[in-house]
Amino acid sequence: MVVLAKPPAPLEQISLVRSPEQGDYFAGVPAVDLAAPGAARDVVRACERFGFFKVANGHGVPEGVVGRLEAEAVRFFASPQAEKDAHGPASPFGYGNRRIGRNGDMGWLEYLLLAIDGASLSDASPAPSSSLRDAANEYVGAMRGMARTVLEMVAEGLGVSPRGALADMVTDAASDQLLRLNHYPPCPLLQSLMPNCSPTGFGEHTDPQLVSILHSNGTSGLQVALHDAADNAGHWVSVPSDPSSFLVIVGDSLQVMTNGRLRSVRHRVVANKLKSRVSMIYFGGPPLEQRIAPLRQLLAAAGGDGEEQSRYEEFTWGEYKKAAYLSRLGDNRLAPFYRHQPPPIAKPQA
Ligand SMILES: C=C1C[C@]23C[C@@]1(O)CC[C@H]2[C@@]12CC[C@H](O)[C@@](C)(C(=O)O1)[C@H]2[C@@H]3C(=O)O
Ligand SMILES: O=C(O)CCC(=O)C(=O)O
Ligand SMILES: [Fe+2]
Repeated sequence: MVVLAKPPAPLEQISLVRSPEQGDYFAGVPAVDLAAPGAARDVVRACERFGFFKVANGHGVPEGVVGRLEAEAVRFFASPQAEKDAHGPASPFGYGNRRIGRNGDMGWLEYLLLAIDGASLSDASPAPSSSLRDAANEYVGAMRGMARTVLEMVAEGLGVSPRGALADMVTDAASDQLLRLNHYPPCPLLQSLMPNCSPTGFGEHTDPQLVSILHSNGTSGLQVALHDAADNAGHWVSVPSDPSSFLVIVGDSLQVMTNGRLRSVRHRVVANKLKSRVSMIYFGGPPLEQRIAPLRQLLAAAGGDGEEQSRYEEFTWGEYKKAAYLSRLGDNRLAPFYRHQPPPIAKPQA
């Protein structure tokens, strides 16, 4: 048997993980039909229990919108390396290859990170072609609409009014949104050398924003850490790919705004050694000056006679984002903001 002391050169800085097996696939991915009665309750339940859910129906995304952007992404990633490099390095916007962020994280992927201004791409991150820009603008319009619907349902399901209390933050003219196109190339070399190992495509992390909406082609690779039952807390499972649906992921900011009722979920991508994975993710964040703190109505409703205490120190989205961009991908970015909970005041003896 050949024992490799070191992974082959192109993979040198990429950590390898065990290749997903049939038994790792999670059959219990919660699915919500956004147009069905009771959808608001289902959205909240899924976000409380899992921190993510799948939307196959009722999303209102017009036919062709996904396919047009995905075809543009595939075309861009298939273009010569020098042409792609001309749109990089990602700092943070633009074309990136293996380097994720500025702090040494590496993954087996290439990507385009694009800033959004209102309902279309921002001039701060010009798209590589006008056809990609047009397809991305159409896609962003649809994702922004879905993010709004989901956040309205979160408010409704939690009994918060107005319905737009959270949704307005992503559709505000100053909201801080991003579009990310990821390409995880195959890695046949590793398949022949280390059949049980796969390259980490995107290391484990939580998304810092309010909500992320992910679409991927038919190549699986996304894994999530379940935080459901005690016996599988932190247990990584693979999410089966389904190109006819979207995955909604709870971000750190939504966790804080709901005082921890909805929980952001750690996720990562294991690259497939034989097939390309292409994913497109919309990140819905609030305006930079938005205060990120639990919604008052939630604290009042949960507190019985008094008011429930916030579990977090207050911060603005701008402050959190700045701290996030100084952190490593896998860091627990909320940890520095956890508030020390004073012990409950003992009731006087009768
Ligand atoms: C290592 C990093 C990449 C990231 C910025 C960070 O310093 C930590 C958070 C990372 C993340 C994860 C979710 C999104 O993909 C992303 C765009 C974001 O907002 O936070 C990335 C950042 C990035 O790739 O620049
Ligand atoms: O590409 C994927 O499927 C997920 C990537 C991701 O989690 C991210 O870009 O934040
Ligand atoms: Fe993510």
